[in-house]
Amino acid sequence: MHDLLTLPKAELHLHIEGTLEPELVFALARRNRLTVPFADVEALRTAYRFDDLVSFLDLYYACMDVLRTEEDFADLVTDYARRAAAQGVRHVEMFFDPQAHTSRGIPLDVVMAGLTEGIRRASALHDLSAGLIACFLRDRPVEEAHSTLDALAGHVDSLLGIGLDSAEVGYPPSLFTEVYRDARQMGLRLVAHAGEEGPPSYVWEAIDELGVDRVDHGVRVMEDSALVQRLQSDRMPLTLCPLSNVRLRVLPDLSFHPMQAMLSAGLVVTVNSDDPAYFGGYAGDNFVALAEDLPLGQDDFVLMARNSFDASFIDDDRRRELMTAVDEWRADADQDDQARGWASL
Ligand code: HPA
Ligand SMILES: [Zn+2]
Repeated sequence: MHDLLTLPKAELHLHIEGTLEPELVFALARRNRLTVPFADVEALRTAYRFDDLVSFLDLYYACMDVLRTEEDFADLVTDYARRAAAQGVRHVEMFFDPQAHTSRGIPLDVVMAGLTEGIRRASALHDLSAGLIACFLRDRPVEEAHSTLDALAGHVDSLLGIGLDSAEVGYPPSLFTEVYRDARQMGLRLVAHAGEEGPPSYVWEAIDELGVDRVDHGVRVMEDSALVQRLQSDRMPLTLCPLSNVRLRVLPDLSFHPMQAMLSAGLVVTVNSDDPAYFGGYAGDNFVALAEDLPLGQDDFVLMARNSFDASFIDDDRRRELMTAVDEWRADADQDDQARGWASL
């Protein structure tokens, strides 16, 4: 297999707060004169063992307390961009959680200014385009999502869209139907986490009641054949996160991942990292892990890379440029295969 880390790809399911590496937690804590309740970087990294989504979220929300200033948010983005660019990520649509910051007294203006400055710096340093998707925390009151959307209205030009994340089970998408209707009227694109730990019915709701453009995760959709048929005929993209599913024990190990069945069913699947600092790998690492543990071929990975640009919200010129980059990778890979063939004669 040609080097999957160099395969050009878009990352469409990435929580920027989930890119906070232990080293950066300690560096930002020092800068902001805060104490971290872990002895050192290694002790914090050792705590990255999770039983499920909620046990991860407890640590995820605790660690992000070190993010206080514009510069902190900008550093978070540039740190991620460096790692992502080194793994072939050429476009990223990053989630952030406004309520996780405003609820601890960080103004939305600070968060937005820091993230947009980080994106400006990252795109100057790397061949990387980027956009922002603001997620509502589904386990907080729906009223709060409405007031957060009102606050986001002042930043609508800096946003691609809205999403829905945090603890899933017990918080079905339909709770947020009005919020999504209002966001659509503001011209925002719509995505939502559904079918990570929650049942296929949550994916139906995300499509039929929220009207999403993509489903985030959806790893459980194969349990419902009518849903698979619907996703296939709508060409509804799924942003899958294989290493996340293993770390959060949605799957016992990667060999249980339904990627092959999804590809055979004609679903528009993409490969993403979710919270790479916590789940043991960035976007390219997720491609490599799939190649190691599942009988997928080079064509499958090229298709998943193309899907990532197809399913993205980028403009057509950039999309064409990135599709061409995939074609070039493919041509290099074919040449390598041919050279290997000659060498073995
Ligand atoms: O994987 C996730 N699922 C739901 N909410 C999240 N917030 C950060 N990561 C996640
Ligand atoms: Zn996620």
